Amino acid sequence: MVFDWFRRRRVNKPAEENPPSPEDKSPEVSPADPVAEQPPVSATPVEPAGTTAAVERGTAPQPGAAPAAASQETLDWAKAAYMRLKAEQTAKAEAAATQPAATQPVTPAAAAPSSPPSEAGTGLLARAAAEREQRQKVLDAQAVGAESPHKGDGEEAPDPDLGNFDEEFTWSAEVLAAQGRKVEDVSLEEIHWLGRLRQGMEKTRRGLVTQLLNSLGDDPLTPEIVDDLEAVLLQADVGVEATDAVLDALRRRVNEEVVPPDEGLRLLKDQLRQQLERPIRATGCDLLAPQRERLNVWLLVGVNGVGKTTTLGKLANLAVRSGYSCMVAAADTFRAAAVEQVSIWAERSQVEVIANPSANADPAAVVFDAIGAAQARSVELLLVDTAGRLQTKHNLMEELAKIRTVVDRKAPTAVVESLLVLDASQGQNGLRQALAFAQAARLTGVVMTKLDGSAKGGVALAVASEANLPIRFIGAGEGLRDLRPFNGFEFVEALMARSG
Ligand SMILES: Nc1nc2c(ncn2[C@@H]2O[C@H](COP(=O)(O)OP(=O)(O)OP(=O)(O)O)[C@@H](O)[C@H]2O)c(=O)[nH]1
Repeated sequence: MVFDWFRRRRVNKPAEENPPSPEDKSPEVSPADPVAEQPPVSATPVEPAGTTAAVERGTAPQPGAAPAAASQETLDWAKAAYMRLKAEQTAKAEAAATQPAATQPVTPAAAAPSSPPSEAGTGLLARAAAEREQRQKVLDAQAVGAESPHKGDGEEAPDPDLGNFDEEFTWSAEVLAAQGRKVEDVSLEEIHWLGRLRQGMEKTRRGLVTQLLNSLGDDPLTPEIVDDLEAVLLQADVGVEATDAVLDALRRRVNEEVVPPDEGLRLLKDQLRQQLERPIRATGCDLLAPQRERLNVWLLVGVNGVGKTTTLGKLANLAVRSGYSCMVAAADTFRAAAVEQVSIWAERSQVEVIANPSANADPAAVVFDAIGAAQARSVELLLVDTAGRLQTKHNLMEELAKIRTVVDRKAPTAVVESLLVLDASQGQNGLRQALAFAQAARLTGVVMTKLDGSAKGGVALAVASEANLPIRFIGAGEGLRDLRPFNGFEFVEALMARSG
């Protein structure tokens, strides 16, 4: 068994589901996909006073419910999840303390200040956590060069800390609970990712949510309120088509029945999510993952500086951590330092790089060589870094088309993905890039980067609805682990969280 970070669940390697199994569906289709990095703990932690029956069963309250209105039941679920993670962290610290100094993690024992609902941790729970920790260390050691000499870009983030049982934790837990996740399936890394995503979306959210709540007010939805929402969504870079589609759906409901304000917000979120998920569902593959035991070639294309190389480094890390054999083609032969930069990223995940060091080498030739090497070594995922190019430069777009032709000829049976990397902070300009690249590069999907710190995260909706491209991954930070498969439910919740 290996945890597949692309599919967000444990899989039997090398068994491969192709076409994707129903479990690959996004939360709307299958809200109970486990995302846990670690296997569930078999022991039940000591329950806090007042824990509900739902928590005792380890089941989430009301899958699909929006987390905005945190019920007592949801709060209890969050407490139980916190307690379990706290027990794990304590067990991890204890296990580390008994190991030789050289292998001790940097994180100090029980570093997280906390106000847990109660003390937790049985002997069985501690043992299970210690075993899991050992397994994870082996995986991490294989996946990431712990002693990487290169610091700077993508420096490995320290292990996440549990921190307090605070608003950030409960929000993340609520988002997981709303997707039908079980208490024992929650992992600290996903709690942290959600926290980062929400923080990252803060700038986009700041104006949006306040304005939305002001517009929605305390009264039932009226046609006038729906009209007001138009300006709010357009300002958030949601785009004309997505805005129209969302508002049309709201108008239909308002005409049919009285829609209370909370219901109005829920409807709005549902509509936004549908816009994001429509192109994903159209592909028949809700989570993009390399297919095992065959060659997958993923081309990363886009304009200059959007984060192609960084994304490639993060994808290589996801691949290695998920048990895929991976290789990198350094086909950005234009920028002097590009090969070195991509090599540093690849080295962090101990992934081989195929490059041509001579100046102005033909990128298509590099890709040709890399495919040959990947085929010879039965590599499953070949990630191709390409030079940044403006969508308006015809000759450079031709060069992309040539690379694609080489891939098709040299690896006719490979599964090819052409992923456009888009910088979220470029807003509507990103949409123009998507439309221009879509044809020349035969795009199959989008990676949205720099969602942290961008005020224009709403552009994801414009890209999905107007370029009709599935968003496959989102990046919210420069660290090696700051990239995850896209999840429409989590994205919309982060976009519309009431406080940040
Ligand atoms: N904050 C933030 N920065 C990012 C993210 N992804 C990439 N970056 C930063 O964006 C900058 C450009 O990233 P690169 O990966 O070099 O971009 P590129 O598209 O390969 O650039 P060219 O090869 O010049 O076209 C770097 O400083 C990255 O650290 C992200 O998700 N968040």
